[in-house]
Amino acid sequence: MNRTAMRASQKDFENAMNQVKLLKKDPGNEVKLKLYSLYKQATEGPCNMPKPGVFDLINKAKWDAWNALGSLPKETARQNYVDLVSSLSSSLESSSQVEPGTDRKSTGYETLMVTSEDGITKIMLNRPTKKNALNVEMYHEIMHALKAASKDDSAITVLTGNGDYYSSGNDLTNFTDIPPGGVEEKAKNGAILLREFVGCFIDFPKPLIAVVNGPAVGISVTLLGLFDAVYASDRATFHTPFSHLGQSPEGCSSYTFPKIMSPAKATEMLVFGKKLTAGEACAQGLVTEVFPDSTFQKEVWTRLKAFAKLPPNAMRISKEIIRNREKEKLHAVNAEECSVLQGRWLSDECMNAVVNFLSRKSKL
Ligand SMILES: CCCCCCCCCCC/C=C/C(=O)SCCNC(=O)CCNC(=O)[C@H](O)C(C)(C)COP(=O)(O)OP(=O)(O)OC[C@H]1O[C@@H](n2cnc3c(N)ncnc32)[C@H](O)[C@@H]1OP(=O)(O)O
Repeated sequence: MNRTAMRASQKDFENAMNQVKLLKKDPGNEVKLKLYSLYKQATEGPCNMPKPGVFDLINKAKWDAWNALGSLPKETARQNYVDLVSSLSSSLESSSQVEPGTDRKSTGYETLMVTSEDGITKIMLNRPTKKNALNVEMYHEIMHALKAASKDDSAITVLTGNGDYYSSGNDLTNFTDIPPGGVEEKAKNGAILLREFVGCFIDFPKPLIAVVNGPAVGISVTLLGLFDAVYASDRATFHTPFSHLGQSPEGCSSYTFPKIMSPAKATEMLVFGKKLTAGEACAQGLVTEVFPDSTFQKEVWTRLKAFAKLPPNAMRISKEIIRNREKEKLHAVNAEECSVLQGRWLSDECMNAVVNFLSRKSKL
């Protein structure tokens, strides 16, 4: 259908806005700026904001994109927005047709390396230059990889990191690209994504092992309470600087950590951001066993290969009996944590902490 000959209705426009939220793949900053500028032009007309300062990089880029549309009529901007979303949806659909559903191979991932051999599916976080920080694409890809692993013929699944870090937690640049609906919409979508993401770990049916190759921060630590075993290099450290970031615990840690390590020890980590060595985390029960870094990979993979030879159905059923009676509770905790975090993301405490990190004023 040739849409340029048509006029997009308000309904088309609203549908397109909803479609944008459902895009599975990040369309990239250039396209997002285009979408932003067309949305603003379609709803408010020509750019009416004061020009941001040169150091306000994100708002300046948005202002430039909107201002560049000059006096483009609102109706044309609305039509262009609808056309852009439509082309975006079809190009992303056709790329997913190349590698459909759960058959996606390792090479289909941007942020992960996924391999399956010796009865083990290995999901390796693969943004080593960013310390394996989890950007929005990585959240989606991990969910995809977990769903595929739950159905493949491997006996166990392993999560690990590439490079010197296991993971530095949530990528703090996730906070920077604000959608047309503003920070409230961003926080709402973040909470939906987080709930679905953590839900995949709660529901994962096979033995899930963390091979913690180096320091772990934030959500990469909290999730460990949902793993079936956690093996760590003695180089690894564990910390959750939620209060420093004006945030609150997630990954069901507000429930699992007090049970695993006592309420007071959980408070030291989750409220005061105390960093644990691998040995300390093992003594607290968060880590199953610690290995010297020099022999870590060899020892752990030898052990995992032996585990993976055990009868898979027996392992799955035993996991079920250990974990299932907690599942409902964990989903409820997850929902509550996400709703509290949604509020925290809108707080000055959180926004200031993120700005400080991004402007290189602080590390955690
Ligand atoms: C409303 C928005 C919702 C969005 C979606 C929400 C999804 C759910 C969110 C769940 C909540 C999760 C919470 C957490 O995980 S809290 C923990 C967050 N992590 C941190 O605070 C760590 C921040 N990083 C650091 O403090 C240091 O980088 C670190 C100590 C980890 C390493 O220091 P080092 O000096 O060794 O290395 P660099 O700092 O030079 O790092 C190298 C490059 O990597 C970038 N980097 C590292 N970690 C992060 C990160 N977490 N986010 C973004 N970028 C990160 C760092 O900037 C360097 O980049 P450049 O080379 O480009 O400078």
